[in-house]
Amino acid sequence: MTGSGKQHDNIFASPQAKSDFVFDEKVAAVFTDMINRSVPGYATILSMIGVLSARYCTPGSNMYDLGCSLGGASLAMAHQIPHQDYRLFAIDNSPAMVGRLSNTLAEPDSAGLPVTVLCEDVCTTDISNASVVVLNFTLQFIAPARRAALIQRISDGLRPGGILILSEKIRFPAPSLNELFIDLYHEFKMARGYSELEVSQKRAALENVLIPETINDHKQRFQDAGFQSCDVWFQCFNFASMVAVR
Ligand SMILES: Nc1ncnc2c1ncn2[C@@H]1O[C@H](C[S@+](CC[C@H]([NH3+])C(=O)[O-])CC(=O)[O-])[C@@H](O)[C@H]1O
Ligand SMILES: O=C(O)C(=O)Cc1ccccc1
Repeated sequence: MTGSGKQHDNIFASPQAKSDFVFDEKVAAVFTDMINRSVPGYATILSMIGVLSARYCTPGSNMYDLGCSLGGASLAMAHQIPHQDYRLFAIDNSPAMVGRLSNTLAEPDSAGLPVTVLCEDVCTTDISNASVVVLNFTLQFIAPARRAALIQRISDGLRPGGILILSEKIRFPAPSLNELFIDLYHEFKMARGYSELEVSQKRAALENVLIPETINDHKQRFQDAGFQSCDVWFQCFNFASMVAVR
């Protein structure tokens, strides 16, 4: 099973010194299990990214899955679009992730799909002639000071009428609601088999790495970057997914 990315996530199960969360070999090996048990609605979000892409993918256009990890969103898109007149760029800067995704795409189920995997920083990757851009839980890991420039590059690279799908862990403006939803989220993780130690050690590792913003922060940034309309299409506790149309 090594290399398949289907192993059980027990990365934070034993006591350890605090260090920042990174997308290394160890995380890539358990990532499918980790994200399914850590993001409320993850399977639904992937499936609906496929539905939205099938609606918005125009002939001859490019699509981008920025921060693709093991390609959950890319595969949902490629398997739900009824034609192959597009190119989907699946991009991540973790060699462990892109290596595994390349192996998956070489399997018979996926052979011949118009998907190109690139190991690049999403902040500098070329985006052009795009009908669909996906940031599925990736912007939250980009330094806040670099976020506006990335959203602007995406806006500039989209065709008129093209769509950006942005999923993020979010922060609530009211401190009491913010605490409530973080607490309910921790209950959600424990109901999926994580211990209190796993929850608290991962929380500490993510502290300076995953920086959530409010829905209004995202809406304001979309507007500043020239998107015509935007709104939330999915939310569960402190996890949300938005669409923004160019
Ligand atoms: N600057 C960067 N450039 C490229 N990749 C980056 C960068 N920063 C972080 N990443 C990559 O963004 C991904 C975030 S995970 C996305 C899940 C996926 N979208 C999914 O639909 O399963 C979300 C999560 O783990 O919560 C990781 O693979 C990082 O290597
Ligand atoms: O697990 C968490 O606390 C999260 O916020 C979600 C998550 C999922 C996968 C990698 C990093 C963060």
